[in-house]
Amino acid sequence: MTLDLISLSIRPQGGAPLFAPVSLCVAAGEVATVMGPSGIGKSTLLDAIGGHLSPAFTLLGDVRLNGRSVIGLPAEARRIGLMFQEALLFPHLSVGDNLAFGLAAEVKGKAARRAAVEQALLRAGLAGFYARDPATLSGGQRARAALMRTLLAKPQALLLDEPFSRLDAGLRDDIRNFVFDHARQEQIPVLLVTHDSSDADAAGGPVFNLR
Ligand SMILES: Nc1ncnc2c1ncn2[C@@H]1O[C@H](COP(=O)(O)OP(=O)(O)OP(=O)(O)O)[C@@H](O)[C@H]1O
Repeated sequence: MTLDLISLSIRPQGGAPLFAPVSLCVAAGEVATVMGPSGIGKSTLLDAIGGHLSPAFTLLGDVRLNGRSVIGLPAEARRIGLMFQEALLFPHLSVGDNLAFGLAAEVKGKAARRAAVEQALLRAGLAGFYARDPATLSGGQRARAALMRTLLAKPQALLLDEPFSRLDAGLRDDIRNFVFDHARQEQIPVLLVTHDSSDADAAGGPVFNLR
């Protein structure tokens, strides 16, 4: 899987583009970093790639997944996973049901779906947590559960909007490695928005500065 941004920019209605065009190829399993000053349009760029751009903006350029343009596709058809600063889980569902919610529709049958979730919980270091209330998880456990829910949807690419910034230093390293390792294993291209150059160093992929 690959993610290509080709001369991508975003223009508010009647205004100048938010940033100079971005061209960036993210290879399978690679983590590319997007940095830039506050308000330049980093989150809006991720919205555009994921198919959630507000009608207040016009997208210029192209986004390709595995070489095919996804610009004309609705968000659901793009199959791009998103993770934000807050690792959100549905509070009214158990941890396991939260993961099951993410599970790709191709996994059929109650037993197979349950088994897929149990395996994901195991990979997240959350074996035995199926019935737990999300409110009882630590920040790190919640972040790992949220990542697994995203991965269970079998995304073609992963967009991360400062997902580590609320975590304290020790946990930040753990979760960051956890996310990057899983992206590598599953060969998913990742685009990471961050203000923190240590995230870019850990990512190891290309760095693009929006201007
Ligand atoms: N729905 C919207 N309608 C109009 N303008 C918007 C909308 N959403 C964001 N903006 C504006 O677009 C610009 C880019 O915002 P965005 O949140 O993408 O920046 P950012 O680089 O992610 O900032 P930060 O680093 O502070 O999170 C800002 O000037 C913002 O005020």
